[in-house]
Amino acid sequence: MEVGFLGLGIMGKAMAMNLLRHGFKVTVWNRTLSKCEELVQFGASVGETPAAVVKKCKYTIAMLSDPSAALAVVFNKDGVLEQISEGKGYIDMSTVDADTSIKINEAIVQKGGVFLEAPVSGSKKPAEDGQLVILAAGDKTLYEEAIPAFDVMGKKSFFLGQVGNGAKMKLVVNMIMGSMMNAFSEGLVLADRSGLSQQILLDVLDLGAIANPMFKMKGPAMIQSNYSPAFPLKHQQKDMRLALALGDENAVSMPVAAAANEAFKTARSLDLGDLDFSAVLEAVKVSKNKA
Ligand SMILES: NC(=O)C1=CN([C@@H]2O[C@H](COP(=O)(O)OP(=O)(O)OC[C@H]3O[C@@H](n4cnc5c(N)ncnc54)[C@H](OP(=O)(O)O)[C@@H]3O)[C@@H](O)[C@H]2O)C=CC1
Ligand SMILES: O=CCCC(=O)O
Repeated sequence: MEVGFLGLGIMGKAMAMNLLRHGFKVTVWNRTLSKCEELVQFGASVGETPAAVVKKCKYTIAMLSDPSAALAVVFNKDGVLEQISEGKGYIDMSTVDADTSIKINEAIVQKGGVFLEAPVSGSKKPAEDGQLVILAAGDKTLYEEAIPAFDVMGKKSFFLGQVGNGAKMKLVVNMIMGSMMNAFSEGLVLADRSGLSQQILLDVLDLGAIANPMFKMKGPAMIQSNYSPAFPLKHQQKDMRLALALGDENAVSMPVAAAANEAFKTARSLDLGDLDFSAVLEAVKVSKNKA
């Protein structure tokens, strides 16, 4: 199966690499083209533009930072729209809002192509290990055709119906995750400031009802102030912002998520946006200094 892959950031690189490893023929493109070189060493071809990739491939996958990147790659000059046509499928796995997905879907369908949104749960390591959870919505036939690729990139795929539902599900999940990360950070600071061992707190949490892979995986690095990026904080803040907008649309009050978003914004203002989202701990530390 020949697929195009647009966007070789932390996630895209790992996902494209998995496809290559499992025998897919992959043509890659990245805005910063030099990032394609590593994939070429593993057998990928390079397309000079998104349009060139779509021209060559029946299916093209995208994994881009945010709504403006997702829209730019489709609508700008040399973008996806210039070459999408009947018989071609476009699968956007980026985390965006439903409106962005719907806009992309309408434009692709108007050109005769088919579209699937397929954001993912799971971070750098699950992407490397092919253990993502795929939240797809849109064209059901394209979903079925994409299953061999999804099976390589993920451990489970859901088909959620009409375009927008994948984006919404992803935002709900990440809203919960961002709120949890803030509560966890406050707990680490509270333990430390009250003279308790943060390591023992981690051990206690891991044995009880709120044990979870995120605390277990991120906690030890956080207490060492190590925030090597798996999920960049700027993307988590984008997801909180988009989830809060979804709450606005549906008149759902989310004071906990709103407070978490403020902490992520503070972290960005402290220049922590490119670090892992667990670096929100540093913003929580600063706020507890002020109090
Ligand atoms: N990291 C994670 O744990 C997870 C991330 N996600 C989501 O996946 C998506 C990608 O995340 P991740 O790989 O971590 O992000 P990165 O920041 O590592 O990569 C972002 C990618 O988007 C490209 N890009 C940014 N702006 C533009 C633009 N205007 N035009 C074209 N390309 C652009 C970048 O290109 P360039 O190299 O040139 O900058 C890069 O390829 C995001 O939507 C994120 O929310 C979902 C699940 C987990
Ligand atoms: O969008 C990022 C999700 C990160 C994760 O699920 O661990």
